[in-house]
Amino acid sequence: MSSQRPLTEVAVGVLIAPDGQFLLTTRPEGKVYAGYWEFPGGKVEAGESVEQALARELREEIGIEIGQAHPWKTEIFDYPHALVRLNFCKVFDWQGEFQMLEGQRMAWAGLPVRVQPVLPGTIPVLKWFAEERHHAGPTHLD
Ligand SMILES: Nc1nc2c([nH]c(=O)n2[C@H]2C[C@H](O)[C@@H](COP(=O)(O)OP(=O)(O)OP(=O)(O)O)O2)c(=O)[nH]1
Repeated sequence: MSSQRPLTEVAVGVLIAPDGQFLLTTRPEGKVYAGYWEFPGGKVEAGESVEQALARELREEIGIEIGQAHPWKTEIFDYPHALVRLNFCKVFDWQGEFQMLEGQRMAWAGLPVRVQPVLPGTIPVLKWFAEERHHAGPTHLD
């Protein structure tokens, strides 16, 4: 018998710099998958849109104010701890200095991503980047 699992909506920001590099941050201590590299973001709260949640999460976690969020793709991911729908948004403009307010690390990355380990739920994004950018070969190190 399968039990019904609630679907948690997550807003995820794919920040892209003018040179094409994208921002990865580590998951803070105390959260599941602590230390794994991911795209910054977090859970959508009741009454929020994905865009509103993304602006709030990036303000709270990395200290920036984002401009427009461009919805890109969604992906449902079934983790042992939760069933999540990742709502990936591309962001090209933001204001403020990056501050890792939860003690995370940050890295600007290209393909292949060299920081590790990468959170399983971020790997599809690297594949989409590889398609867009005609990148052949591995997208990240195992
Ligand atoms: N932020 C983010 N979360 C991701 C990515 N890929 C992925 O599978 N996830 C998953 C991990 C978590 O189960 C969920 C995000 O929840 P979270 O724990 O980061 O959210 P939050 O900041 O609101 O945390 P909390 O304080 O409510 O626990 O989505 C990603 O690239 N970025």
